[in-house]
Parts: sequence; C-alpha cells; structure tokens
Amino acid sequence: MILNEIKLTDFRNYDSLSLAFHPKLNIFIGHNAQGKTNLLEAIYFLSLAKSHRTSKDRELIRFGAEDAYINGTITTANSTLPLSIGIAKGGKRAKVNHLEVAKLSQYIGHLNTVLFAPEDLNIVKGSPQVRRKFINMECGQISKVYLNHLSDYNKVLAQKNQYLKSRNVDQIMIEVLNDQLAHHASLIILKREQFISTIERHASRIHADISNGRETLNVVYNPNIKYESDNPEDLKSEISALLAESLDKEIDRGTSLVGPHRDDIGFTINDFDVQTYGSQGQQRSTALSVKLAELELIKEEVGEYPVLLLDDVLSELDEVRQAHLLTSIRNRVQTFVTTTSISDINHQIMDDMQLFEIENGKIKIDE
Ligand SMILES: Nc1ncnc2c1ncn2[C@@H]1O[C@H](COP(=O)(O)OP(=O)(O)OP(=O)(O)O)[C@@H](O)[C@H]1O
Repeated sequence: MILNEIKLTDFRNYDSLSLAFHPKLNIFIGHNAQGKTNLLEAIYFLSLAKSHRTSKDRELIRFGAEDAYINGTITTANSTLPLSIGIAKGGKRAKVNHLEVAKLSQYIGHLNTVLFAPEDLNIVKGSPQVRRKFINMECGQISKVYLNHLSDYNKVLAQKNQYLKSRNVDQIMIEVLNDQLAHHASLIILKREQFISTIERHASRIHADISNGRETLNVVYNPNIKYESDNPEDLKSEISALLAESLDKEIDRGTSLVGPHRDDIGFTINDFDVQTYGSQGQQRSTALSVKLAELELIKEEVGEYPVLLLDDVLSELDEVRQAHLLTSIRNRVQTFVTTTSISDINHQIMDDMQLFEIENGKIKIDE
C-alpha cells in the first residue's frame, strides 16, 4: 500500500500544503517544533480518523482557522483511492472516493499505518498496564471477538469490584459474576497467547536482522493465571476453580486479585530480561522489533503491507540498526521518517528516497 500524495489545509501549523511522496522512503528533516511530527500525525489521522497525540480533534485545526482538511490518495494492489477528512469544531466528516461515509468505521481500514514514536519505548520500560494496553489495541485491531470479550470482561470486573468493596459482600452474586468472568477470561487468555506467539515469531526475526544476528529476542506471555488447557471450556473450568479458591482473599482485600486484568508480557535478549538488564539501545530495538512485527501481522490480515511512520527514532539507533531499518524495510514498506539531523541518516540510503526540509510549516523539496 502506498500513500501517493497528501494535501493539508489549516492542519496544525500548515495553512496549505501539497506533497507528492516517494513510494519507498520519505524523510522529513528540520529543527525542533517546525512541523515534522504534525505531518506524520496528518498521515495517521488520514488512516485512523484520530490523532496519536491528542483526543481533542479541535487542537488539530490551525490557530485562528475554522476547520482543517486532510486529503490523500492511496494505491493498493487493486485500486487507487482518494480519501479525505474534514475536521470542524463540531465534529469530523470522512470521504472515501469522494463519497461521505455514514460511520467512521466504514472509513477506517482503507489506509493502514504503523507508527513508532519515542513513547513506544514504554512497551518495554513502562508498567504492565502499558503492555496490556498494547496487547489490547493490537488484538482488538485483528479480532472483533477479542474486543467484545474484553469489553464484557471489564464490565463484569467493575461490577465485581463494586461488590467486593461493599461491606456486606453478597457471595452468591460474586459467584455468578465469577462464572461470567471465567468465560470471558478463557477466550481473552487464549487469544493473547496466540497473538503473543505470532508477535514473537516476527519480532525475533526482525530483531536478529537489526542486531546483525548478535541477539536473540524472545517475547513471552506472563499470564496472571497459570493454566494448562488450550481449549476454552477446560480453561474456563480451571479459571473458575482459581477464582473460587481466591474468593476469601479477594473479600478480605476488597478487590479482584486474579485474572487477565493482571497479565503481562516479558522480553528477553539472549535469555536475559531486557527490562532489567537491557541497554538503552537494546530496549529501543526491542520496542522497535515488536512494533515492526505489526507490519507483518497487518500484511497477514489485509494482504498488503501498511505504511510505516517513524517519529524521531533514527538518532536513537546505531548505524547497523538504522541501515537495516531504512534499507531492508523500505523495499517492502513505504516509510516516512522524521529527523532533526542529516548526519543521522546513513549515506548509502540517500539515493532512492525523497527528502523534505521543513521550516515553520513550509516545505522545501530537495531534488
Ligand atoms: N493547532 C495549531 N495551529 C498552529 N500551529 C500549531 C498547532 N498545533 C501545533 N502547532 C505548532 O506546531 C509546531 C510543532 O510541530 P511538531 O510537533 O510537528 O514539531 P516537530 O518538527 O516534530 O519538532 P520536534 O523535533 O521537536 O519533535 C509548534 O511550533 C506548534 O506551535
């Protein structure tokens, strides 16, 4: 999948901008606060009808303007398709092939993107909550069934926690809720297990490449419930037994202690724990490999590679890791990169790409 061009009107610090992109590699270079990330954000918004930086769409409208527009054209294996989104203070409107869609869900999915930004390092360094959010987002994109079970699980869990907090715990009610939790948990756990093993398969290959074969990355699922079954019914029984065993403790503590809401993922390189013992560079390349594995997942799902957006990651990687990223990946995946310095860019890469110099919302195209 390729994004051929983009037009911005009153988006962030761009009043009017029209750019044609290189099919392999596009580099946005400029000092801080000139509009590099704004451009990646525009591409991300064109893909998902939401920003990766803010939930308030009105922040995207240029100061003093009434509305903002992003237009783009994508080419897939089968077609060339114009996409457009208008953002007004009161809401947003999206068009596919010049026709307005009734629901944003009909719009999303035409342009697929994977974004890697500095904060993604938290997938490795952050709390288990960050990693659960990552699994939920990724599994949710691939499986609607997962999303439904997760949403039901969270609703029942909130109810159960309310009961546990009250002074007079209704044990029968909690047993009913535990039965529902065990049902949803069994499906969530099996999907997570499957998802993490697929991520590991891709991420470990990518990591071997970017570390020039020196490092073996493993991604492991650390479920809160230690289980043996691999079919939903048996797993549900195992979970039910554990929940029953933990009930007294849960009543005592006034909160739910057991279940996939306490799961985590672990990363090891050459068998040591990356979070505890990894260097900064190893933690970054672990996060990057895990994110790049998403490219392969989307390819398996959709049949085509998405577009890759890399925000400010070059300066963080050594030459070998950079070269891998920008040479092998760009031959498969159209890539957009932001950087503050040309010295960050490996010189072998400079031939087959387009450089855009950005200064205060204006772009100079380097021929
Ligand atoms: N709604 C808006 N209207 C006008 N300008 C805006 C708006 N939102 C942000 N900006 C401006 O955009 C600039 C920031 O752009 P951006 O985040 O793309 O920086 P960047 O080039 O990626 O910088 P860095 O290298 O520091 O990450 C700032 O000057 C900010 O004032």
